[in-house]
Amino acid sequence: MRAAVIVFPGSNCDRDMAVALRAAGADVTMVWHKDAEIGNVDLVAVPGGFSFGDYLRCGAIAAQSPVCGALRRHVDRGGYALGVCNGFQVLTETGLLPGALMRNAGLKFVCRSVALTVATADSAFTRGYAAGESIALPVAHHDGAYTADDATLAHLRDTDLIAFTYGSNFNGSRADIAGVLSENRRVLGMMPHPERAVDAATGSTAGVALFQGLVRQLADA
Ligand SMILES: NC(=O)CC[C@H](N)C(=O)O
Repeated sequence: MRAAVIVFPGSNCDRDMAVALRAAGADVTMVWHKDAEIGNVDLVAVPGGFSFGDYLRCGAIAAQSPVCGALRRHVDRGGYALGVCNGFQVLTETGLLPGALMRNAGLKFVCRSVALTVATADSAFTRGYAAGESIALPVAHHDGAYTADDATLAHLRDTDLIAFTYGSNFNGSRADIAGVLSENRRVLGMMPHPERAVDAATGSTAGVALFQGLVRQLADA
């Protein structure tokens, strides 16, 4: 399975993402934001961090990068994409996922492990978990309050596109949403960091099932 990890000025989880994907068996290349082509890969990962210093709105400047044109073509062709934290913000800013990430309720940067529920196991990203399973993953963000209008929320619920919800809603996300899937279920955006939970030495292995499930499904495809 071939994966590309996009690197923006201010990305700080790009190498963690590459390590997590490689540990699961993926062949990973790094792609700079100025590159207009990503190449022939199965998955594009958009990592966490503070792209362009979070100026304007988190992810808004990154979404205008040349590489995001290539990301859009990849998704339009049916390719898979995973956006974590700032990557989720980039995916909403590019319109590849619905909704937006707003400033946390409480206006504080929150950096800790949080409880999540796997809301659906029906995706390449979540097939390694059981639907309804509780897991804990780290979060580290100040703009993680997921918001969407009522019609969008109803559609996400009705079509099983909510991937993860928070056990305790610490950031003000509507419907406790921590991650959502695209219509074709091949794009996932999530605020918690599975790539920071792939090694017991750094506290948790709860993210391993996401990367292993993904690599297994794409290797079979
Ligand atoms: N860890 C991250 O990706 C941070 C995301 C974003 N810059 C925020 O703080 O909301």
